[in-house]
Amino acid sequence: MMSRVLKVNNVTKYIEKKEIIKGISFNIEEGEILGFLGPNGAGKSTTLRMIVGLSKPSSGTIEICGASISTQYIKAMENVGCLIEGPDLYNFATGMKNLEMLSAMSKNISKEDILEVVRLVGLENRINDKVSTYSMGMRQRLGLAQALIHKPKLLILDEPTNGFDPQGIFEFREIIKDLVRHKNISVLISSHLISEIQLMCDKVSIINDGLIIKNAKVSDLLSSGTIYWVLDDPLKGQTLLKEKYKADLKIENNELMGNIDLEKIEEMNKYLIDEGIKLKYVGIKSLTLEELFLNLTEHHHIT
Ligand SMILES: Nc1ncnc2c1ncn2[C@@H]1O[C@H](COP(=O)(O)OP(=O)(O)OP(=O)(O)O)[C@@H](O)[C@H]1O
Repeated sequence: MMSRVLKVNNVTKYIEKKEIIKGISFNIEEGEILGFLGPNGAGKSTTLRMIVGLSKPSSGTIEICGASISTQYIKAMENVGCLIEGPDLYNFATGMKNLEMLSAMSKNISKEDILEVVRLVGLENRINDKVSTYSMGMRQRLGLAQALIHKPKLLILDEPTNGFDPQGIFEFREIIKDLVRHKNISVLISSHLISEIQLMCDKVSIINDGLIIKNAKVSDLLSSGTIYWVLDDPLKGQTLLKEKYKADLKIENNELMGNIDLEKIEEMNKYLIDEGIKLKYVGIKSLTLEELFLNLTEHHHIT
């Protein structure tokens, strides 16, 4: 059975009497990567800061591997590694020295543990160079090594590739996927980059204006779509499908189209043919995560 690594239950946060987080809930199971997606100011950082114990929820509960962050703080935090607001690094020391200083502050971290995280983040060749000579991507990977050094079950990343070039983004993504695959780590990653979430995450929680407007599997979100029919008689097709399936389809450029449950397509095609319509072409255009996100947030701005 998969165990639950993170449980966020009905959490709110007031800052100066203003409700910034308005009762949000989501979970992460072992081995999952959850994307936390939302526009600037939606409340992502505020939420992540509460999960890693940098600020307290006004109400609601947060559990990490079954330990409540309010009543079992130390136990909960033992299982979390995070990279929030850029890593804390000593520029004039080497990467290795930075990791050694950090490990000296906690017990039970061996030289082998340090070498392993260095390998995991791919810094073997540069670890004995001064941090001041590192690129942005390398600094971030060293920060990741710091976050991993005490072998957490849950890794929390706040906009980790902000300002990276495409190569850097690609490398960072591969490192995270490897961690999940080989080290059984679960990840919560916040981003306003939809492509990032689409390429990396199993699940997504979309936050807008302090509310979660969608918790879903990325694959499920992407399986809804628009269908196009090219028929000899689109008007008749429209009427038939409306009568039988209550499908709300429109005609554009002589094509019949609309959003339908894609599982119904085969049945609808057969019905059209049975009713004597000539079916010339059927196409599906899947929605991208970006289109879905815009649809969802647009809808919520109108309230
Ligand atoms: N200390 C604070 N005092 C007052 N308002 C705050 C404070 N911290 C955050 N906020 C407000 O809370 C809201 C959510 O901010 P938050 O930083 O969590 O958003 P975000 O989703 O992380 O956005 P971004 O991608 O821009 O970082 C914003 O409207 C912000 O102005």
